[in-house]
Amino acid sequence: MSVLKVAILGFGTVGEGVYTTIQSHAEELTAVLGKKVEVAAVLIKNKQKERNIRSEVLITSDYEEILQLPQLDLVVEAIVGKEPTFTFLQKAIKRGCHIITANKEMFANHGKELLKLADEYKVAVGFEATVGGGIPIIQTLRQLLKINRVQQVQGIVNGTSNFILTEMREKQQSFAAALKLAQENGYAEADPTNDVEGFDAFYKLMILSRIAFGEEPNWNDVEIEGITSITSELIEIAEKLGLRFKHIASASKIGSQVKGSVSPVLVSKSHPFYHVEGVENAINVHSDIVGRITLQGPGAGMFPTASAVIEDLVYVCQSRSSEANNSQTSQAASGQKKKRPNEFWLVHNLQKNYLNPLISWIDQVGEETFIINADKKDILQLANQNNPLLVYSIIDGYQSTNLNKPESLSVSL
Ligand SMILES: NC(=O)C1=CN([C@@H]2O[C@H](COP(=O)(O)OP(=O)(O)OC[C@H]3O[C@@H](n4cnc5c(N)ncnc54)[C@H](OP(=O)(O)O)[C@@H]3O)[C@@H](O)[C@H]2O)C=CC1
Ligand SMILES: N[C@@H](CC=O)C(=O)O
Repeated sequence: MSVLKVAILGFGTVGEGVYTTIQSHAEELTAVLGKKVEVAAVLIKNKQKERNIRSEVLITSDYEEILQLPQLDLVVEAIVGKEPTFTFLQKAIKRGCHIITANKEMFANHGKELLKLADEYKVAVGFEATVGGGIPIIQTLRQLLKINRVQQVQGIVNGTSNFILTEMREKQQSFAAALKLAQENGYAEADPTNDVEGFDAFYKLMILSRIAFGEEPNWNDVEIEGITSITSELIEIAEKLGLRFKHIASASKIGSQVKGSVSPVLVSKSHPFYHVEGVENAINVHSDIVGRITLQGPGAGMFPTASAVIEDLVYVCQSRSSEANNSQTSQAASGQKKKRPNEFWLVHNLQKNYLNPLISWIDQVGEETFIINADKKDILQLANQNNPLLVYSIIDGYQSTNLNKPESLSVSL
């Protein structure tokens, strides 16, 4: 029986999960592919660390040794950062290998170049694990997009942020304690800046946008905000109002343009993301024929991510390279530009006597914390004038009790 030889670059949470799953699901892989899948080599950085890897596998910190193996069919990349990973994968493609990556930062930055190069060398690229952990969102979008026109893709795509917000609310954990637990569980990156400052969600959004719309928003126009401004006090206020903070990345086709945003927002019980808790991710795709569909599942961690990589392994081996690499949609979405309705916002740190004819005051819900109704451009102006004002959109509307409407703010012009 022929053998598929695989190299795994990186042996941390994801790399080790992939290695273990190739052993534990060897029979299924052989049955589906008609060949045995064998890990030929593992690339690591620190040669001193103990690893649970079979003796016949080459373990090296020198990538050139892997490229010189007599047979190498597929390279799985599970390292952090744009380089040397991009260079490693270019070399793998030039060697004639299919590639699979879990590295969203690298893929958001260099995916286009890798896909082009892979087409040239007639090999396939798998990147299911770059977005949504174990959720098969990339394959679903590819399936969906043969005829449907996508209008919006919106999701909780950073497992660490959702985990931290849940721990802070449910267990009254501090931000720092919740983050530490996310790291111990293998959800957060070793340097968690990208997770908690919104950049990880941004990279994932750019990858999704390219598949959903065939293009990305202008990177510089996307507002990126993480969860570091959200205090236990704000979480408690929101909870009393029946609202929850969720960190949401969103891309929409408006007219001929794709717009994106990454920020914490508030959702009520009726919103599909309200009950998405812990490390779970959820992605909502709105398209013209099917309407709204939501996919939900574990968004980070060893085996959910390994699952995405293993499914990719089968996909890249079974598909022709041009098919696997087609990340553009068949259609450009044609969404008409709609007038954005007034939105509700929770604002914190606002002085009581602030009056503005474009803003309607709805409720006072805490000290210097108010619910207001305004258009986004006006609230952004307000945010600029009132540093360090914290502003969170309540994305599915707000039912006012009006019990706490402050007298001094009751002017609604
Ligand atoms: N953790 C998760 O849940 C998910 C992670 N991802 C992405 O997958 C990738 C891997 O993440 P994760 O496994 O968590 O990361 P880890 O930090 O757990 O592991 C990183 C691995 O890469 C190795 N490494 C780092 N630099 C180099 C280098 N220059 N040459 C060779 N090896 C190197 C490290 O080696 P050593 O062991 O010697 O230190 C380590 O084995 C990242 O891009 C991440 O964003 C995607 C989806 C989910
Ligand atoms: N650090 C990431 C891991 C998966 O992509 C996250 O928390 O979502």
